[in-house]
Amino acid sequence: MTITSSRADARPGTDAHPLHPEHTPTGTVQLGVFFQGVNSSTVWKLPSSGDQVAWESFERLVTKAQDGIFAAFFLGEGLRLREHRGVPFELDVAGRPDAQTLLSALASITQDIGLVATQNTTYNDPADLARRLQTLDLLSGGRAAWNVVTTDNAWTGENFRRGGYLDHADRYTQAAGVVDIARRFWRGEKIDHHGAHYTVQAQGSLPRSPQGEPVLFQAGVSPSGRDFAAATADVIFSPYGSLDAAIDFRRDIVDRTLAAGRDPQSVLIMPGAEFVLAASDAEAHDKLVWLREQQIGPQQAIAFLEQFWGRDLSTFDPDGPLPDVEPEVEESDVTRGSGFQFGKAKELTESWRAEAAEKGWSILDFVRARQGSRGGDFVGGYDTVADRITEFARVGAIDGLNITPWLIPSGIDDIVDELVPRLQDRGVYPTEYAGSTLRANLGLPIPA
Ligand SMILES: Cc1cc2nc3c(=O)[nH]c(=O)nc-3n(C[C@H](O)[C@H](O)[C@H](O)COP(=O)(O)O)c2cc1C
Repeated sequence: MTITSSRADARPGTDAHPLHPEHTPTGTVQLGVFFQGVNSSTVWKLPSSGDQVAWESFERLVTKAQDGIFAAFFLGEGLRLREHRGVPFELDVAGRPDAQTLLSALASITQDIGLVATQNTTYNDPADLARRLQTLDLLSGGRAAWNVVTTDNAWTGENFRRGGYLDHADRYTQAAGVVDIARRFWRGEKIDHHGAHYTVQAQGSLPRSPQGEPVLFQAGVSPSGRDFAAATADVIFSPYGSLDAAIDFRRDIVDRTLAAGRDPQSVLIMPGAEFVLAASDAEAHDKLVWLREQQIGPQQAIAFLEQFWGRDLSTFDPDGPLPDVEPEVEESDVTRGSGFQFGKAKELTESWRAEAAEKGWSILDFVRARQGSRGGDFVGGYDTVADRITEFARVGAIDGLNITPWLIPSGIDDIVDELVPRLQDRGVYPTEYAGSTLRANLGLPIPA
């Protein structure tokens, strides 16, 4: 991918045309590895696919990431299994050990890498959550982070004692309150809070860790999610991994950060990314085609479409055209927990049918193209991808990338062995850990 017009003139620190006049690119990137909470993108049917919940898989992955000077090992969270036709969705790799328990164990076998727990603010109680995160921060010597999420589906909400579910706007109001209480708890303040959703009378009693308190990540990109991140987060885990989208997102976040009265340099952005690498570009593109075949078979393709059509499509041929039947627009219980907006079903399925017909795609082709590894800018030969990442860093679009490996546990081996040295040669990636805490490695200050 190439970048256009004024963007091509940008230089870290000496920009004639910076992305934003109030933001100075650092010209460097960090890497994280993202272990999803519930997913259908890692390949689980190869002989080399490891157990997705076994200790050995986490141990191998975190050790390799630390060898590659990764800033963070990152756990997603899925609190309720997705269901399909009344039973757990069997084509998902589903379920995850509790993040803080697992990260506490991983802290004992690692020395440098940051440990990021995704924890939602809609269901957790603030003082309890704050104490557990602070414990992880202490146990790890100042390497803990909290990825603050609000979680986007009522299906998960039904599983919790209080029942019900918060409106979108209320979820971020709640998130701001939960984070505020957590921070005060970490600082040992006496808290006496009586709010709409919870009452907290507490005072933190643990000592501060070497990094002061956990780093705050945030994931969720609606306007209110972005405002919340700009006002609160240290690092945003965004879904924008293509250069143009990353540039637009950075500009927007710098504006929102300024509006919130914060220094735009203090909010880092690390998009999620999937890498497909090989010795040459041609080999990497062949590998991507092969990978899509591994990820999406006939069953997955039909099940994927059923989520959007809201009805049984098992009589349709995966090698034939997209279903010519209408979706059932009212909420169906075919797949639950996908976060899909049923009101848009008709519009969406019509546009998909038109796209597939125009391109001559079967159901299988369509779903593979749409759902298979979305490598985007990060599919290519080692040198090509190293050059692209260097470009992202040079223009200041991102501060790092959070990589979802397509294979567990060896999916980052080529990144560590082949890509990292090339990034180091280009001067955009650390050659050693900058310090012993996550804040030190991300270049973040210790909070007062
Ligand atoms: C890159 C990314 C990763 C996310 N990971 C998780 C996760 O692991 N668990 C979770 O419950 N929600 C996760 N979310 C969803 C957020 O919690 C949020 O509910 C959702 O994006 C809706 O918020 P929004 O409307 O502000 O985008 C993630 C969101 C993004 C953008």
